[in-house]
Formats: sequence, structure tokens, C-alpha cells
Amino acid sequence: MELKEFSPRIRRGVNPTLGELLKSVGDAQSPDHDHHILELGFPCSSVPPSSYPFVLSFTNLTYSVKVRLKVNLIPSCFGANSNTAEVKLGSSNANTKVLLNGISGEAREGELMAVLGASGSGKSTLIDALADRISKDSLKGSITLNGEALDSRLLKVISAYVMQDDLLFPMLTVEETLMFSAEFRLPRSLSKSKKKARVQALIDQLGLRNAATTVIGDEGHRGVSGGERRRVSIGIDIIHDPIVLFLDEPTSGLDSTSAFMVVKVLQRIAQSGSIVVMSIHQPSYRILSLLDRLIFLSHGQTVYGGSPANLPVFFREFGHPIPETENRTEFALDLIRELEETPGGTKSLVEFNKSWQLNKNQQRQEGRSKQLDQLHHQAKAFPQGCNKCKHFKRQTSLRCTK
Ligand SMILES: Nc1ncnc2c1ncn2[C@@H]1O[C@H](COP(=O)(O)OP(=O)(O)OP(=O)(O)O)[C@@H](O)[C@H]1O
Repeated sequence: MELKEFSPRIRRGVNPTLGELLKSVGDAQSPDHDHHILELGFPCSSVPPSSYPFVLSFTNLTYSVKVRLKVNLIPSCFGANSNTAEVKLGSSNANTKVLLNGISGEAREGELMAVLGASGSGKSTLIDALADRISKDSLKGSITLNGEALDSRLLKVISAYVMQDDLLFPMLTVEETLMFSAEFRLPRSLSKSKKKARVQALIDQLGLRNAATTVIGDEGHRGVSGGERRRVSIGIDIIHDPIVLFLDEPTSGLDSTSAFMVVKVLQRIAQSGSIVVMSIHQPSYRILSLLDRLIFLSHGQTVYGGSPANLPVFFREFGHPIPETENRTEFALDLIRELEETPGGTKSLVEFNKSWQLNKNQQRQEGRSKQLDQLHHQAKAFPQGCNKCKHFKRQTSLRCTK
């Protein structure tokens, strides 16, 4: 059985509906069928780019929790003059705390999206919301994959979530650990040799070839380095080759070189056909160069959404140009923190970002309209299409692509 439509590497050039994907997912779960990674043909870096990449869109995500005021000191009912007081527990008074407030964005196949912000700004909450790890009842807004609502069952199969804390067996080697994961997570029907092939490909993709036979280790036994350990954790979670990968602070606790290597691996995973969304505290200049999209949060609101390249023009237009010599994300995070401490908070930046996004969307629409006009013009000028093959380039160029 073939699962060509299901694998992100396989369905290049095809634009599957979620229904088709779901069917493939159903097929993949059947014990009679091999897993989609059978069709991957490692290594997958040589695969040509897709015409219809997967796009994970989220619109107006809002998430609130009820905060119960548990402790109330009330005068004792044993006498107004008494200076004793009793503690009333579990008061029914409830306040609502908004953890995410109208967050929108888009993460694309082949790209690395990072969620940034100070501690408590809502990074983990956003990742959890996207990964379907928080109650649907209290989460408002929509999450779609290629324009269609994302079903929890489908997301479970096509995604992976890498947590901050890695729970690994200290006495197993890197290779054994990944093989254990392959045995555990890949279908029983998949042959041992195919599982081994997947593990070997993964070891290369994770840059762990030199550490393949090293034990994981722990405080008592020397083993792989912190960065290698983190990459093993990622490997365990992506053994089934997910389309969407979520990571909560994958670089936390690592030195800058190890952190860079982890993000480099994530970039490689994205470029081999996945959507990668991660939270990160303070990326170094080198890490920033690997990121494709950023969302800066402040108290659960977006204060910047866009590419790292657009940060300078965004902050210049906001009236706070980033000095040439400064790390762009450090500057942005410092400015956000300063604004948070002012009476008005980050309201001005939130509003500015909204109008900036609107402007950008408008420009994009205008660009698309122009392209369409060109296409109409082209169709009029050459009603027969290209003399050789009778085709026009799908987009706008007058040159034939065939
Ligand atoms: N169940 C909850 N009830 C009340 N407040 C909550 C709850 N869960 C999270 N919070 C609060 O929501 C805010 C956002 O938390 P979140 O963990 O998403 O922040 P973060 O940006 O990931 O922080 P860090 O970088 O420290 O991990 C924090 O102020 C946190 O205390």
C-alpha cells in the first residue's frame, strides 16, 4: 500500500484536501499498511520544492482562564471586636485572565517560525494552543491547515510536540534510543530494516553521526553533551516524520553553539518538508539568521509579526530605529519591556503592529492583482499560449515554463 498523498515529501505538486489527508491518515493507522515514511526515500533533502506547501494559519486566537480568588480574609463571626479573622477558602469570586488576545499568523512548510517574548508573555500558551494541548472550550479563534479547519485527530497524527525536559534512558546509546523510539512509534508492520534505515537517516539529519554510539548518560555517567541530548529528544519525537513540529524552548539551558546547532537541525527539518513552530527566549544573532518568521508577544498580544528582515523598518516606522550594531531581537525585547513598564503599556506597539499588518496585506493583495492583470494581458496577447507547448507559466511571467 502506498501513502504517497500523506507524506509531506510525497505529495509535492499535489494540493490534497484535508479529507484526502485524513483518508491517508486512516490508511496509515491500519495495521495492514506500511507507514508513510516507507516512501520517503532518504535522504529527502534533494526533493524539489512543492507547488502547494502546507500552511498552518491561526486567526484571532484568544484564550482565557478563570482565576479563582481563593483566599478572603473576613471579620470573624465570633464578634466584631475580636481581632481574629477567618480564612474563607474557595470563594466563588472568579476573575478572567486573558493569556492570548487575538493572535493571528501563518506558519509555512519549509519555514522556521519562532515565538518570542519576555517570561510570562504567552509563548508556551500559544504553542500549546496551536498544538491542541489546551481546552478547546476556552480557546476562541480558528486554526486551519491549507484553509481547512484542523481536526484534533488529524493533528495528532501529523504533528509532534517536543517538550523542554527530555526523559531519556541514560544507559542507551543515541542509536539505541532512536531505535527504541522507532520500534515504539512506527507501525509493527514496518520491517526492521526500514526502521533501521529511518534511524540512520535521522542520525544524519540531527547531526549526531559522531555521537551515534555514545550513551546518553546522566549525572553519574558521562554521556552525550547537552546539545546532543536535546537533538536526540527531537529525533524521538520526529521519528514518524511529522508535517508539523512544535517545540517549547528547544534551546533553553544550552550554550550558544549548542543552541545554534539545535536550531540549525530544526531548519534542516523544516526545509525537508515540515512546518516548525518553536518558542525561544533570546535568540543570538546567528540563530536569528536561521529563522523565517517571528511573532513577538507581550502579555498575550502580538507586538510584531513578520520576518526578521523586516524588524528594522518596522521599528524605524514605529519611531524607535534599531541601531546598526545592536542585536535586533535584543533591541525589540528591551523596548517591549520598557513599554510594558510605562502606564500605557505596549498598547501603542500592538496598535502599530495591527496597522502594519493591514498595510502589508493590502500591498500583497495589490501585488496579486497586478500579477493577474499581467496574466490577462498575456492571455490576450498570446491567445494560443506558448507556440511550443501551448502553456503559460502558472503565475504571471510571460515566459513559458515548460
Ligand atoms: N492555568 C493558568 N491560570 C492562570 N494563569 C496562567 C495559567 N497558565 C499560564 N498562566 C499565566 O499565563 C502567562 C503566560 O504563560 P506562558 O507559560 O505561556 O508564558 P511564557 O512566555 O511561555 O513564559 P516562560 O518564558 O517563562 O516559559 C503567565 O503569566 C502565566 O503565569
